[in-house]
Amino acid sequence: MEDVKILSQALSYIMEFHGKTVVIKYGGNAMKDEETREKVIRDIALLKYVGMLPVVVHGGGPAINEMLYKLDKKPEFKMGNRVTDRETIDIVEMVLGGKVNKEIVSLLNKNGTRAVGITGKDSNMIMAEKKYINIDGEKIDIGYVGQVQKIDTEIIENLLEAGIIPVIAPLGTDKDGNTYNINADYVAGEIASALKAAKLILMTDIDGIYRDINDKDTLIHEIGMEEVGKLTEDGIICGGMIPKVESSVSALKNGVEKVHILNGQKEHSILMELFTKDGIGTMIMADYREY
Ligand SMILES: Nc1ncnc2c1ncn2[C@@H]1O[C@H](COP(=O)(O)OP(=O)(O)O)[C@@H](O)[C@H]1O
Ligand SMILES: CC(=O)N[C@@H](CCC(=O)OP(=O)(O)O)C(=O)O
Repeated sequence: MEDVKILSQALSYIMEFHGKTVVIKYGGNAMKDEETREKVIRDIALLKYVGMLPVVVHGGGPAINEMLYKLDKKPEFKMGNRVTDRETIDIVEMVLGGKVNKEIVSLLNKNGTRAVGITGKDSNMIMAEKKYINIDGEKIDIGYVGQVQKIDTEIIENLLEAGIIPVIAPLGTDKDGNTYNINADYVAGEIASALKAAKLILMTDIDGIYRDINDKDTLIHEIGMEEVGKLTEDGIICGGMIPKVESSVSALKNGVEKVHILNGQKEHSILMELFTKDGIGTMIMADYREY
């Protein structure tokens, strides 16, 4: 009886999300294990089968690091952004636009969907400008790191209309044809906003947002964006979670209905989050009120 209830609930969610756009950011830490990677991709293919419109934006920080080490270069970060010199931007482009992007495309295609891999440079989809880092009031130049100026959604919409899953590497360009390395969390948020997506899903290697990261019982299941801001001010949300909540809040302000932060290493986390009543990660909403 319980099984029938769960199934009927899942079906009602499937009907509710039919035809809706879901932007999924698949982070490099979440995709490290090959076996789980296959399962995540199968779940994304399943979303497509049940009539949703998935758009994948991927990271690949660990894969870039691995390649840098192979080439005797040491990865360096400032405020969570990779210091990206001339040589590094070429490596970033090869690893993200080549290796990682095409691996995801192959896996999706192997699972019966049609996926096309592009970077933000294709069709000038992501126009970017140089991003400076502010440390103690000082403006620091960290090379070819960008921030999104404008997203042109035409190419994504054309792919979606043709029944294809767009797989996007977080690279941008400017009017002079420079290449910029952009944090994938921000790219996913901006693309979700520009598409007015129903959902933005950020997949990482932690279950969601914790009130106390050392106490697994403090996972937040639902939260409003105002409280997320407070938790960041209080230092409870820090490090790599900051770009995620910043891009979440910006997406919600721009009309995205809900954001989900999930552990991509947990089996069927996307399906569990979207198609069960309680979910398993953290859901952020624009207008959450605690009753
Ligand atoms: N309140 C919090 N709840 C959960 N994780 C947090 C929190 N504050 C900081 N973090 C950190 O954010 C990390 C996720 O960001 P990051 O490692 O950059 O993810 P990814 O590489 O998958 O994009 C977690 O592993 C954790 O160390
Ligand atoms: C500017 C900057 O830091 N860009 C990131 C882009 C990849 C990314 O965001 O990957 P994850 O989601 O796996 O961390 C980088 O070079 O690592």
